[in-house]
Amino acid sequence: MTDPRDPQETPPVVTPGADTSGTHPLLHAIDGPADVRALPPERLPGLAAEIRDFLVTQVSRTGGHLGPNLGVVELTIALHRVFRSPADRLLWDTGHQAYVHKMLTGRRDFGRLRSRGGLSGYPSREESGHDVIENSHASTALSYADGLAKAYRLRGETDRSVVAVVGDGALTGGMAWEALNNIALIEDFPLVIVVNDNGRSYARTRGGLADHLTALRTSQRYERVLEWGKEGLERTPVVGRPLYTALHGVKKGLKDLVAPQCLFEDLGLKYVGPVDGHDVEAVEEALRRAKGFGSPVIVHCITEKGRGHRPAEEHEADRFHAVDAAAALAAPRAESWTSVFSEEVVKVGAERPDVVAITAAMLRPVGLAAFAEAYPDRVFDVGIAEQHAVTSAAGLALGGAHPVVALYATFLNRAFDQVLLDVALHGCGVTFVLDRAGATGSDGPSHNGMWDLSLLQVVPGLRIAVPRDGARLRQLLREAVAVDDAPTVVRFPKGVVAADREAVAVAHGLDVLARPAGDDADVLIVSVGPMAEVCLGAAERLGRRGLRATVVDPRWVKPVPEGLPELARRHRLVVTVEDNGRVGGVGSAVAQALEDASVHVPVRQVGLAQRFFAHGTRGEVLEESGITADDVARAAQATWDALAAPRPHPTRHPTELS
Ligand SMILES: Cc1ncc(C[n+]2csc(CCOP(=O)(O)OP(=O)(O)O)c2C)c(N)n1
Ligand SMILES: CC(=O)[C@@H](O)[C@H](O)COP(=O)(O)O
Ligand SMILES: [Mg+2]
Repeated sequence: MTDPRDPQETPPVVTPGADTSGTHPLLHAIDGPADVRALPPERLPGLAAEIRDFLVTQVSRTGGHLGPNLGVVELTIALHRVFRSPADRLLWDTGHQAYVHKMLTGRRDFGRLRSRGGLSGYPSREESGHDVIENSHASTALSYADGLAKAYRLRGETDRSVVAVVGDGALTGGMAWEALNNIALIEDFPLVIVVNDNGRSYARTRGGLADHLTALRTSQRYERVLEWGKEGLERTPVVGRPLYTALHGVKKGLKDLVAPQCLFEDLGLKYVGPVDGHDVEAVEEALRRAKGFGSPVIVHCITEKGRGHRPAEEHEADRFHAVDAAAALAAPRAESWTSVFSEEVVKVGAERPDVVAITAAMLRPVGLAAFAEAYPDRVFDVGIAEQHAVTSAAGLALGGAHPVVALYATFLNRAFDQVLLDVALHGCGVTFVLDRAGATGSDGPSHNGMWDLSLLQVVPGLRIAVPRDGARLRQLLREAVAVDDAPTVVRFPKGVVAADREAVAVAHGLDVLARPAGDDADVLIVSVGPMAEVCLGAAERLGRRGLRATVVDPRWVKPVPEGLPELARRHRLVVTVEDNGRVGGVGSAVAQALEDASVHVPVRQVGLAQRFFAHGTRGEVLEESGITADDVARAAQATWDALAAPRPHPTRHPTELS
């Protein structure tokens, strides 16, 4: 991808969207950053108000990250007035707070936000040359910034800046500190790190760093002197006001006198702030000062998540971090996979005082809030620090506890080495509960939990359970926490939990969900977890075509149940169906298990195509990969027909050129 040098080379993709020019005239006059820079300062509060109104109206309808974006309205306006994107590169850590950036770079069509064909909920290079990072995993922006700065410096392009906006939550991720350690070595490149400090991830950000930021933000002595400065200077005729304005913009002069020593400066990084992140003039002043340094600098902006929308401001749990679409809110709240886990883990906690829980800054989203309420001393929120979470869990296990590490499946990716060599190598009894496993959809490619069933196949001793419904989730969670000499995994998808589906029999240790009449059968369908209904539908379709199909659910998919090869031996074709990438998933493991047992029955593996999926619904992503009853039946039939077709006897050796 060419790296744009001049805004004109990258004309903004203007997606006008619904015509709200009547209610948002200033916003509708913005087709790109040049228009933001052209606005007189006195119009900026009006623009900010229109942006907030637009956000609340649009995102309340579509769902999305309302709170984080309400918190960066003034900050984003100031960024686009001081820096010249895309020549200056603006990086958004995690990217969930980039809606305002999108609005100011010509994208106002939020009508289908996070839906197929609509705007992504994260930066997207396909949408705009103003966007860079598409990965929604936190704590990466500073490493990108380090690399971009080095590349531009090597090319002699030191007349451009790299700006990374990173939240206080993302700063609790280890990668951020690995990057800062390196950025501190850069001396001659304008790299501006904007710390968007709203004191929250979902809930309040925890840990020593969060406390340090709070100390910088709220040092009483600093604030008192500031007040004195403001009152005193405003009473001073002529010079008072301009002097206060200068001091107000970048409170550094006062801060140095009274605020605690700054951690960032100890690292060798310049520090500007703390700055009121909702005062465009103050932020602009701080950014211009930072840009002028020509070397790495931190601009510490104090913002408020959910700012300007009272329901969000008053929402103590997470300040409307992510809101559901209006339609979803209107629907009766059915039981979710997460709520089933939340209830059951509390019961387990009552029976097992050794069970503790770990979250990576997502206590409520992963369903641990009830456990925390019941057993406040047995829950650890480590911040957005999955690698630390996993190895800390190993320590807890070695210390006699049984940790339950609850994460979204996709976020376990970054802690693979810790699972392999800190947990499994030491035979630690740690249970990983992976929510949002499989296709999630609306959060785009980096949020699909489509890698765990492949990555974890290679971990010796680790066991994986995939429940098909709520009843099995309760059972399998208990079976998992009962294992104290190896890691266990229980994974389930996003959304409403599947209705309980009882087995009609048990054969060779596997739940039989359906079997043909009589003793003979043609196709064995191995259903992984919530694929049960898809597989039962496929079996029914095959039956109508004269193919007799058995549907089984192994419950535990790693190791492959010993009885499965024997069951396969009694069929002519095996079809595996999983909500995970096809490469190296359960299907591969089943094929290997049959080979190892010398059961030579062909295996057709159905799973998510091994690619990155654009945002859409979970159903759309599954359908794109043929994970529907019709498609599974069609795949089984095609393989069956191919197997039945006579192979023409080759008249010449196959390697002979035709
Ligand atoms: C590696 C990783 N873990 C967890 C998440 C889930 N997540 C998304 S945003 C968020 C909180 C981010 O807090 P912060 O960086 O302070 O940004 P804010 O929402 O406050 O603007 C979390 C935990 C993620 N995106 N990436
Ligand atoms: C940005 C991020 O990682 C989270 O906010 C995520 O978008 C939440 O996903 P759910 O809405 O599925 O809880
Ligand atoms: Mg935050």
